[in-house]
Amino acid sequence: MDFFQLNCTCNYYPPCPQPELGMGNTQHTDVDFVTVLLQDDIGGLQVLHQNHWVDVPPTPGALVVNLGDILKYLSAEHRAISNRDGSRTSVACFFRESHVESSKLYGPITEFLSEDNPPNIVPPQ
Ligand SMILES: O=C(O)CCC(=O)C(=O)O
Ligand SMILES: [Fe+2]
Repeated sequence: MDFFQLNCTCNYYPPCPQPELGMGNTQHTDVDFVTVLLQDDIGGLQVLHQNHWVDVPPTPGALVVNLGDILKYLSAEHRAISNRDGSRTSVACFFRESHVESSKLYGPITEFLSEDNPPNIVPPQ
């Protein structure tokens, strides 16, 4: 049986005086089903379109949805380059296939719970 897993990665790109010589996040497709990407207001994400790198303009509050390799032929080659003027942060959430069920159960932090402050959700047992 296959499972879906959500992994989140935080990317930090320090300012770089010569971005063309820096690595950033090199050309790739995401090895997942779909990626949801939150960017800050500094540009750097680029998509390969007809053999040219096209800037994805950062839009405050917008999420970039990127199709991954599980949807063969639809996944987009992309990269992220550093910026000369300032640092950039992005958060990528990857929805991917997994053959093993996660043993991690998420729930409220028990130290913060009490009779007066019960959990709003009950984690699965
Ligand atoms: O930082 C970005 O805008 C892109 C990050 C990315 O492509 C990735 O983490 O797979
Ligand atoms: Fe990516």
